[in-house]
Amino acid sequence: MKASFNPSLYLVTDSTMVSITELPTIVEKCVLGGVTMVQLREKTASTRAFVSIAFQLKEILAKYHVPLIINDRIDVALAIDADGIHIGQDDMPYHIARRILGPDKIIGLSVESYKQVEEANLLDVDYIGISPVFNTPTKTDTKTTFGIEGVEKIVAMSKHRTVAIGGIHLDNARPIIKAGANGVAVVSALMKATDPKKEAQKFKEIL
Ligand SMILES: Cc1ncc(COP(=O)(O)OP(=O)(O)O)c(N)n1
Ligand SMILES: Cc1ncsc1CCOP(=O)(O)O
Ligand SMILES: [Mg+2]
Repeated sequence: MKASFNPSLYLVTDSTMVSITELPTIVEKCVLGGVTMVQLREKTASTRAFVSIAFQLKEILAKYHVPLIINDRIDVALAIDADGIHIGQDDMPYHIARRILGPDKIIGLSVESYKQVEEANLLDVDYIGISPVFNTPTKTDTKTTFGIEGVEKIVAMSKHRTVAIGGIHLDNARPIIKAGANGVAVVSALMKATDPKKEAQKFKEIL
């Protein structure tokens, strides 16, 4: 059976912002502060390093019943029996990903246009990632930013749960939730925080 998930405060990791050996500790601190879901996003790690860190995070997150989602790499998700994957428009096509992973895994799909929101409505994805809400130096190969109005429009159009991502910090998270998104996904706001647990707690207060 598919694990239930709460995407309200979704940590997306980036081990280029911290040393990879620190990553498990930082992720655990974020979870203790209230992070409800974690995506392991490794764009440059070797497969060996990716699998190794994924196993470590899986062990930690299992203690807190927080789902672990793998970015892009279905092979890594299968290797460690992760809770699911997040794919974008240039990644493995959704239907193939679902066929490989089966009905019980969580699959998140990025949407970068309103047309893609309509297309996602025809798929049984588990959530869509509204990508990006704001400009961000963390990911520069994005298309147009949706802004708060875009989030509102997508929430109204989408039959799926929605998670907003891109340039989200403590000072701009609240309007995103007010616009109806089911969660905010953050990279740098938590990965670069001097006290990740406290920062996650502050997000929880806002959300
Ligand atoms: C929650 C969430 N939303 C969107 C993305 C972006 O995915 P994608 O477009 O495939 O880009 P990369 O992350 O692979 O660079 C995401 N990762 N998570
Ligand atoms: C992975 C991703 N997808 C769209 S924007 C983004 C990066 C978000 O990073 P940050 O939270 O640091 O702006
Ligand atoms: Mg991707």
